[in-house]
Amino acid sequence: MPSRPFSPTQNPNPAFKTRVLFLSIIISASVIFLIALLLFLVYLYYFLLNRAKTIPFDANPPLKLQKFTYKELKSATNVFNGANFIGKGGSGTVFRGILRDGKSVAVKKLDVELLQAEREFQNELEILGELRSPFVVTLLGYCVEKNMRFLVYEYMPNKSLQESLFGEGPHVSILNWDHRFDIILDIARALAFLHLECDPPVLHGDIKPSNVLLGLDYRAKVSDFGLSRVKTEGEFGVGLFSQELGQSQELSRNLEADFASSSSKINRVDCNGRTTNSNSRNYSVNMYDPKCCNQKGKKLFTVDIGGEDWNRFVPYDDEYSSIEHSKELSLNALSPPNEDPGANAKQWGKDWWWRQDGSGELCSKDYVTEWIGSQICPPRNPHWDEENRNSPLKSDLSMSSRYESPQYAELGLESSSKNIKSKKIKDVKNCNKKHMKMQEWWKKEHLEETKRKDNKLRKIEAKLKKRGFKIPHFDLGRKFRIHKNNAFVGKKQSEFDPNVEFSFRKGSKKKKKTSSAASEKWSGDLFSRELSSTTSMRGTVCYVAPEYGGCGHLLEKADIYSFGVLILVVISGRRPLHILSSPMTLEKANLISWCRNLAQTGNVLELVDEKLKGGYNKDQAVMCINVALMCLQKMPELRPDIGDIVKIFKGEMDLPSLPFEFSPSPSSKLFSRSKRRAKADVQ
Ligand SMILES: Nc1ncnc2c1ncn2[C@@H]1O[C@H](COP(=O)(O)OP(=O)(O)OP(=O)(O)O)[C@@H](O)[C@H]1O
Repeated sequence: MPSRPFSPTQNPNPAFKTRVLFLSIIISASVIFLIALLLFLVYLYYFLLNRAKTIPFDANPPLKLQKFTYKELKSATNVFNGANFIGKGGSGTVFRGILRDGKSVAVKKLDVELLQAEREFQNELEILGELRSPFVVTLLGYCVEKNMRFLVYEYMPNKSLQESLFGEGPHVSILNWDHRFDIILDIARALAFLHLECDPPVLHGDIKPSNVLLGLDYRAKVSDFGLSRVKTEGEFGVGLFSQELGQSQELSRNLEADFASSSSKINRVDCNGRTTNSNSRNYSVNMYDPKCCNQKGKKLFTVDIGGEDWNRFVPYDDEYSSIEHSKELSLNALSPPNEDPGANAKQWGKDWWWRQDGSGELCSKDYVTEWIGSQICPPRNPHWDEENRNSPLKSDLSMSSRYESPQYAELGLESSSKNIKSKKIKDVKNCNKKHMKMQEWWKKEHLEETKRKDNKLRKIEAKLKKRGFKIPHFDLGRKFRIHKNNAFVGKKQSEFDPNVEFSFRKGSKKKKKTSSAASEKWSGDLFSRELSSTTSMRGTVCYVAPEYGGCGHLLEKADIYSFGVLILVVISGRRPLHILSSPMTLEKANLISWCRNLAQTGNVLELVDEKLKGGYNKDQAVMCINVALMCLQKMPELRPDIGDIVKIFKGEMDLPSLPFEFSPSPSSKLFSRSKRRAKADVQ
């Protein structure tokens, strides 16, 4: 039988129909399932993203803190009105607010896009939230809503020490001496509270004027715990370089060999203070023997020049001595004749900018400090050189000149001055090249962040402008921009335009014809301001301790170093780095170097703020500067403990004798002794 052709009107096989239906159901179900899964994953992603930021605080907020709602803070600050704007920091904007109970507060709105802000938020809650002291600003509460983060502090009517010292305008009154001394004492007490009274101790990590807030009576409180950390159990107060006993002993042996070869003598001092080798010629350095002394021992340096000993008993807070540093100190202090003075000159020339580790690895800090160092490269300034030649011990910015002084000449060091001169010429050539390289590195590294911050700042500025407000100048100094230093780079001294003043932020700009003290103060301000607020690395450039900044481990002695810088800033009313176009004042560019030089010439009071002249307590000023010098010692172990500092300030303890390198007497003694000896030899 012939088969019938298929007709479209005919009903298909019911089994086929079922199969099609089944297939379409499966397909649509899978599509729906996939879409749902996708949506779920997107939701989960955002949920986890938000939860990661909020959970630590929501789950376990510090007990003393109040949790505010966004609504509450909005009404307290009048919807973050420009009229309530106080200032802008690296991680957020601060507004004044009045709570419903009438209490004045400072509300910090954190810039959530910044990782730094997130860290600051966590740290402030976890660390500052638990602290209560009259010398530490009180964190009252916080607010976490959606992606927003707010911190609520007690309101400090006189804002920060930074603004009191460097702010402009009629509202800024000059801090008198009593205020300044009390502020220094309050900060010391705050650090004593953090280091000694807190258990476990709290290390601040960013002591600087903008993190010191002033109350109505100008009493100071330390704020900003964004970079702080709690010391963990079992940590010693030991410097990075002095952790390995074996290494120390090895270095000790090397040092012994160094000195032996330079007709110097090393005397070992045991834990009872006995010297095991007393044979001395021209130089002898007593080294602490780490093997036999327990913690909290004393390190004894005996400097024996020409048969007379200067003993230095230094508070020592760790079992192991830092031989590396001992070496540095000893060599710098004594400079045996066969040592390479060029290397020494470099180290001292850079002063506190020196590279602290011997690893050969450069960290970000090295680049920045190196770059900053290059800005005050001494060979570019003939006046500076001239000054140094006349007064060899005046500056450690150019250590080479020390070797040209008569006393060093008599010690047989003059031969090395030729090397230094040729090195200087090389340095001048390399300086511009290096400067450019570092600029490029910095630009690349920070371009993105700078752009973002720039846009934000512009928006805020525009907003405030609309409402008729202007952001105070200091707030614009957040960004660290590198501009070509037209005033210095690639120009001879003769090519300098005296009317051009240098600003690291804006490049050079025409200076007003009148050159007043104020205009002198102004030059370099922007750069210093930017430095003092640049916390993208750990700590703030200029305030950060050398062993900590960039790659180090935060310990108490890093806070002590920053405190030392801060003391000098408070007393001098100058920023730590104060670049001036005038060649005669370059000596004062680096506050710490300048202070060390003044100490060597016995003239530390020259540092005191001119605005205070005639109206300050000389004894207190000398004491503060000497304490600062002790805090600024390169070896962390040699810096005093905060407990001792407070006692010294309160007059309960005598100031220990200044380290050898800051004391004016040894150099003059050295000079006169060697001169006498030379005369005797001639006779
Ligand atoms: N509790 C407060 N009371 C009054 N003013 C405050 C208070 N906290 C901060 N300020 C003001 O707000 C400004 C910005 O503070 P913030 O802590 O955000 O930044 P900073 O410490 O200046 O800089 P950075 O965070 O980059 O170190 C300060 O300079 C200060 O004038």
